Formats: sequence, C-alpha cells, structure tokens
Amino acid sequence: MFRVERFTGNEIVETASGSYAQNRKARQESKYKTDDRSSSSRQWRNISSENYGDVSNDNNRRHNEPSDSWREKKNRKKRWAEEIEREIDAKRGSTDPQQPMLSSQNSSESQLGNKLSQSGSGTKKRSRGGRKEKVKKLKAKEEFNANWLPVAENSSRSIINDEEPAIDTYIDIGKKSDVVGIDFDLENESEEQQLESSIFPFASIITSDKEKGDEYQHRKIDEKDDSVSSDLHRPENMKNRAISKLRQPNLQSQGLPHWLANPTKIPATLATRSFESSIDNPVYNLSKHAQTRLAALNITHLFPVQQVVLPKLLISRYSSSPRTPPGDLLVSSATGSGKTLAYVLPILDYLISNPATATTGQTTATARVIPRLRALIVVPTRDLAIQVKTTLEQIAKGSTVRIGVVTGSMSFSAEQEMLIHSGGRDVGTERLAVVSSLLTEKNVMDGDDSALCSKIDILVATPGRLTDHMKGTTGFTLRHLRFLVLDEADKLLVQDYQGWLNMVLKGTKGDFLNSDESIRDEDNDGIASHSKARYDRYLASGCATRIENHVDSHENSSIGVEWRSLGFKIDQLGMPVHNIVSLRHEHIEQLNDGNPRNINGIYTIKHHTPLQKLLFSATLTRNPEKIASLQLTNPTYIAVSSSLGLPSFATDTDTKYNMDENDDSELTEDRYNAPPTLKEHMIVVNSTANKPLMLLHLLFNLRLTGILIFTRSVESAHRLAALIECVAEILAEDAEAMLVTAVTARAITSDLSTVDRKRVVTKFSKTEITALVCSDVMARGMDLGQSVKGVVNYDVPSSAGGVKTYVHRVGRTARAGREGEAWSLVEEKEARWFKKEVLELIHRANGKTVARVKVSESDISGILRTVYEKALQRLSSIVKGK
Ligand SMILES: Nc1ncnc2c1ncn2[C@@H]1O[C@H](COP(=O)(O)OP(=O)(O)OP(=O)(O)O)[C@@H](O)[C@H]1O
Repeated sequence: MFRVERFTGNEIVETASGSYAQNRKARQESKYKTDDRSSSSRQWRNISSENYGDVSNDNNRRHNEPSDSWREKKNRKKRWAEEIEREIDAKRGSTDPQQPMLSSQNSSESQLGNKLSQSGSGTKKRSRGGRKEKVKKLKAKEEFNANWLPVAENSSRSIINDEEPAIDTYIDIGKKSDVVGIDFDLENESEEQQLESSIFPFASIITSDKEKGDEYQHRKIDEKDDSVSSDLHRPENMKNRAISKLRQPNLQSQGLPHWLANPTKIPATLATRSFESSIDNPVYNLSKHAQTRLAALNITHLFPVQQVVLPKLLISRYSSSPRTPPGDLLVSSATGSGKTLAYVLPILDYLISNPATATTGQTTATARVIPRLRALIVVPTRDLAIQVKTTLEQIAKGSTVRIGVVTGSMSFSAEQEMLIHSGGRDVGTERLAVVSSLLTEKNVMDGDDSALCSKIDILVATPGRLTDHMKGTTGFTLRHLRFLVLDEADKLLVQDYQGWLNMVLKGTKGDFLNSDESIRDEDNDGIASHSKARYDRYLASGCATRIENHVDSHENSSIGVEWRSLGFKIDQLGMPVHNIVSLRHEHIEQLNDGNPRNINGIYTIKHHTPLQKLLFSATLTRNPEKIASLQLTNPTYIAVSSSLGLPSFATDTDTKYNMDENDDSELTEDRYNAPPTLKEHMIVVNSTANKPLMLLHLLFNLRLTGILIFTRSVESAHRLAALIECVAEILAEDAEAMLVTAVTARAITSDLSTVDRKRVVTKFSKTEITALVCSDVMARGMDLGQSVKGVVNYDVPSSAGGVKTYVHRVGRTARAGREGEAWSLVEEKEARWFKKEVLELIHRANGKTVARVKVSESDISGILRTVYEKALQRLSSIVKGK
C-alpha cells in the first residue's frame, strides 16, 4: 500500500492511497503524464497518485500549462540534469578520477539537514514572487557558506548552466513555494544573485527532506515502488545525484591536490598516558639516548602529534632507500600540543644514533665522523629560534651533535665563526677539514691547505639572516641537508624575506653557489663534473684512506647496501656520501675496475641526499600556490585535532577562501584549533575610552596574574605597560585603596634587544612580573611554560589574518594540557566581526563556546577610575617633562 500526501506550506491538503500491484501498470503508463503541473517535485512526489486522477487542487497549481508545454519543459530539465552530471563527471575526471571521498562527506547531507532544520525553525512559506524575494535574509550565512561555498564558489557557476532557465528548473523541481529554511542576508546584489543561482536550487530539496517530515515519509513510500525508484533518469533523481556529487566537497576542483585536500586526521584523544604513548614503546623507535634525555626532562609519554610524527620520521631513517626517498610531511596541530619535539626528536635521533645497531633496538650515542649541516630549522622570530635551539640542546645533551643559531642577534662575523671551521687541521678535525676543502675546491686548486667545513650539524635560523649567510659566508652550504624544517610554516611562507625559500631550495640542490662554490661546473642535470687533476691533488693530500676507513665501517647496513648497489658509498649514517667523498670512491673504483662513469678523466656524481621537508604550524596553510612553491616530494598532510575528537579540519566542506595573516589572497583552511583546556571570555567594551579601565578591572579587581596582554602595536604595548605600572604605584601609595597592588607590568616587544627580552621573560617566569604587555612578536611559538595563566587580547587582532593571530595569541596559555584563560576586550564596533570571523571559525570546529562577560559600570568606577585618571595625569606630566 502507499499513501500520497500533498503539501502546501505546512499542512497536508490531499491524500490518496492504493495498492502498488493494482496500479503499477497504470502508473508506468502515466508516468510524468500529468495535466498542468509545472512543478516537477509535485510530479514525482505524487507520481503514484496519478492513477487516481489529479488529486491536486487549483490552489497548488502554479501555472495552468498545457501538457505539451509541460512535456517540453520536462525534457529540458532532463537534458539539463544530464548536462550537469556530465559536467560534474568531466570536472572530477579532469582533476583526479581516483579521488576518494572525503571523510566528512557521508554525513554532510544529514549535517546540513540538521543545520537547516535548526536554522530554519522559523520556517516561512514564501510567496511565488520574484526570485530576489526568495533569497532574502541569510540567517545562517556562515553555516551555509561552510557547507556549500567550497562547491558553490568554484564549481556551481560552471556546473549550473549559465542559462538562467537552469536555475528556474531546479527551483521548480524543488517546489518553489516550499523553499524555506535558509535565510539570505546579502547586502551585495551580485553576491546575492550568485548565491541565489548557485545555492538556492538545492535548498528546496533539503527543505523537502528535512523540514517536511511527512513529505519525506511519502517519498520513502514512493520509492518502494520499483517502477518509480528504479528510474534513474528521471530528472529529479538525476538532480539528487547531481546534488549529492556537489555536496561531496571537491577541494581538488579548487586546485588542491588529493593529499592536501585529504589530510590524515588524527584525534587528539590518542592514548595520552598509556603504554601506547610511552617513550619506550618500540613503535616510536626512539634511541636510548633520546629516551634517557626525555626522562631527564620528565617526559615519559608522547603527545598525540608526536605519536603520529615520530614513527613516520624515525622509520624513514632506515628506509630511505634511493628508490623510495622519504616523503615530506606537513603537520597541523594546536598550539602547545608539542610540535617542537615532534621534529626535534627524529632529527636528533637520526644524527645521534648508529643506524647499524638501531634496527636491533640497541641504539647508542655515537660520535659523528663527518660534520655537515644535516638539518636546517627555519623559524620566523629570533626568540623562537633561541627557544628551539634550547630544546635541541636539551635532547642532544651528551652527544657530539652541534647546534647553531643564526638570527642576527650576534654580529655577522661571530655567526660565521660559529658556522664554519676554517682552521684546517687542528683539534682533531683534520680529516674533516680536508673533506670540507673539497666542497670549496678553490682551496685545493690554489694549493691552499686551509679548509672550510661546517662546525655544526643543525642550524636554527631566521630567514633573513639565513640568506645573508648563503650569500656571504664562504663554505656555508645546504647541499647535505637531510631535514629542512619550517616551524610556523604559514607565517614563513607569507613573509618571503628576500625570496629566502627559493634560495634555500636551490641551496639544498647545490644550485645556489656562493662565491667559492661557483667554480664548480655543473651541467643541466645537476651533475657535477670535476677534473682529474683536482682529484689527484686531493688524493695526494693523503686523507682519502683515513676518511675511507670511517665510511667503510658503516657500509653494511641494509640501506647502505642498496645505495652501494647503485654505485654510491655511504656515510656513517647509512646515507650516500657525495661530493668529493663519492668522487674519491669513484676514482678508486676506476683504478680497480674501470668504472664506466669515469670518462676521459672526468668524474661525475649526482647529489642524492634524501632531503625531507617538514612543515609545522597550528594554522597551516593549504594554499596550493604556496604549497607548490615548496617543491614537495611525496607529501603527507597530518591534522591533529585539539578537542572533542573532532579533526583539526572540522569538515572538509568548511574550507573556504579566507584571509591569511598579512595576505589577503590566501586560500587557507578556515578551521583552527584552540587548546581544549582553554577557557575563553569576551568583554564587549562600549567605548574605546573604557578599554584601559576594563583591563585594570581584570588586573586589580579580578586579580589575574601571569598574564600576557597583546596590543596592536609596539607603542601601545609600552604605553599600556607604563599605565599599569603607574596605577600600581599610585595604589601602593594610597593606603586606603584596598586594592591589590602586587601588579608589575613590563612591555616585551621587538624593539627590545634579545637579551632584554630574555631578562623580562625570566622575571615573568619567576612571577616577579605579573603582566607582560606584548606585541605580536610573542604571539607565535613562544613557550613561557607554566607561568602563563592567561592571555588578554587588549586589542583584538586586526581583520587581515585575525583568526590566525587570535589562535596563536591565546595559544600562549593552556599549553601541554594545562588550564588557561583568554580574555578579549572587544569594542562594540568590532564585536560582530570578531564573533563571526574569529570566534565562530574556531569554536564551531571545536564545539566550544566563548563566555560573554558583562562588566558593570560600578566595577570600573569608584576608586579604580579615580586612580586611573590620576595615573593618566602623572604619565602626561612625565611625558611633558614636568
Ligand atoms: N610529550 C610531552 N610531555 C610533556 N610535555 C611536553 C611533551 N611534549 C612537549 N611538551 C611540552 O609542551 C609544551 C608545548 O610544546 P611546544 O612548544 O612544542 O608546542 P607547539 O605545538 O610547538 O606550540 P606552538 O604552536 O604554540 O608553537 C612545551 O613546554 C613542551 O616542553
């Protein structure tokens, strides 16, 4: 049996029922054969009722059209639907026919249905007036955007036939009069039209399914009839399929490669204190040295991001064969989630442990034989560079690995001194110096015995200073890099300091040659050619044998054997040696067996160090252009969620064009994680003049301590710190004030020297300073430990990249699973933008809310206001020099 119901708005106006068996034949014959129904949705909804004659009444008829006209229209719809399907298929096919579904897509329909049914609680029946009327009010614009725009912005305009009738068709199918539940609130006419044309058609069917429970029910009944449901070519069915394809977030159509559109999503709920996360779990392959060092730092278990990244990197340490070089890694994980150790541990383990024994789990700290710059870590600020270096040193302690930092806080020559060994054969580095001399063959050619080699194995650098050294430091080379890390990668990619990235990438290939290296000939294939005379001179130096002994002692590891089978010698790390060391072996091989690669005394080698690029950030970009500039190899994108088991990317459909920090044209993931242990508050301030008072209320009435206060500029940071200090001073003088006066504030900004900043931070850590007023120099990556109890956004981040800045600022607290609070002082004029563009983007993904705190006038009047005004006067007289 079946039952047919017809809706006009919210009520059922007609019903019909019958037996399927009884009526099947008649239905088949009369399928689509109705008299004057222009609404296809009505047609398919009532298809089984047609045997009973027309059960609709005139009120439900939109047009009185002759059946011929209807048939024509029906055929047209069918054609359009087919076109759409074809176009979608073509589009898919042109990107990646293998594209798997995104994980969120299965639920996207129901999610959207739910969202719409929530947002559409105020469901209204619409008149059949012009389309514009129907696309008014966008109650859930963000919700809608989040679900549709990835498709709509890029695909729908091309998918939906540019001819206007296509739009009408869909509206017809969805029963125009029932299209409700989505409120459009577009101020801009063209935007409105765009949305209307691209989205409106789909709204109708969603409404039909979700808002009209009975109608949905009815369709289900209908589908039992195979004569109806099996007809895949009916326009409405085709439309449904088309819609469902459109709903599949097609990030690839936005130019995102598959790996980027489909991050590996890792919940932050990975075992946190269990054997699985324990540092001695063999799955992580951590050396004994690293385990010992971690234990000394009281770290016994790994955080989720480390649990995921370590096995990937540490295993590739042994498996990076020449045929399968290790893939690059992009990691997005919340602030304070432990990203630094996620790359520090693998790098150090790679350098420290002995690969020959590591595979059996008996890793030992060994001395390095050949010093080369094996890892370069680039960070955006000096303070962060120093912090990363400290972490490296903590783990490297007890090994011979040497770590350097170049940020410009030392003189250039002091940094050069730290980077390059130029003294030749002293302090036991004789052989190293000779190897190095061959990197700068000029020395050999000139008969100059002085040699240059890297003094360090790992370098932490800011981009500007790094490029300075690439250009101006003789012997400084990136050709041997095994790891290139970009910490706070999105920031680094936005700020293209002197084209640093290009220079670095060239440098890793040996293409960027500083003055000494430039004498090396290089053909188009990146193959270096060297004259026999040079190598004879090198061999004559008598160092070859000594080096060979060191190298050969590690040739038996499995990967080493593989490299060797390709004609390479390997170094103590199991990796192929190149440059002059390889050449030396080639020369020997030629002498012994006439290596065919050596022709006419010219020796050739390729550079084969398997460089791995690692990118980390809490707000990692997915801008395909930026990502492409990194020239990644076999990359993987890992996204670690911060809360509620939701992935970092709440749903892939949430991706949309968004402004990146300092870059309005950035395409980024617009969902970011705030730490789950963070409690956020927002105070709406009715006038700018009251903002300082609100802050004083937090400090002196609510007695917040261990606070980082972020301001818009360096100047205002200094002014605000001076104001707080002055208020505290006046309160201390006033015995009757009764307010806590143990508030000490200092500014910490980019105009302070690194030493001064360090001094201030140390005092803050010892709670000698209770409030640090900061510019955004402190927003990224800085880990001030347990001393940071809270963050105050005195000036909320500006519109460009506001959400990212907010994430990083508040991420200075609630780190490593600790509690923390964030307070944002939002002026009324900023409130709407802040709530929509910043808070919603973060918290919809996290399922968190932000508490709006109301501060009454009485809280900021009385003694606080008096003292504040006094402080202003005092500061003003100081400024005037009175
Ligand atoms: N496994 C661990 N166990 C305990 N503490 C850890 C662990 N890993 C890291 N930490 C600590 O957590 C804090 C935050 O780590 P880290 O600075 O690496 O975070 P992050 O993810 O880089 O944050 P941001 O995005 O702000 O740079 C540090 O104090 C670090 O020492």
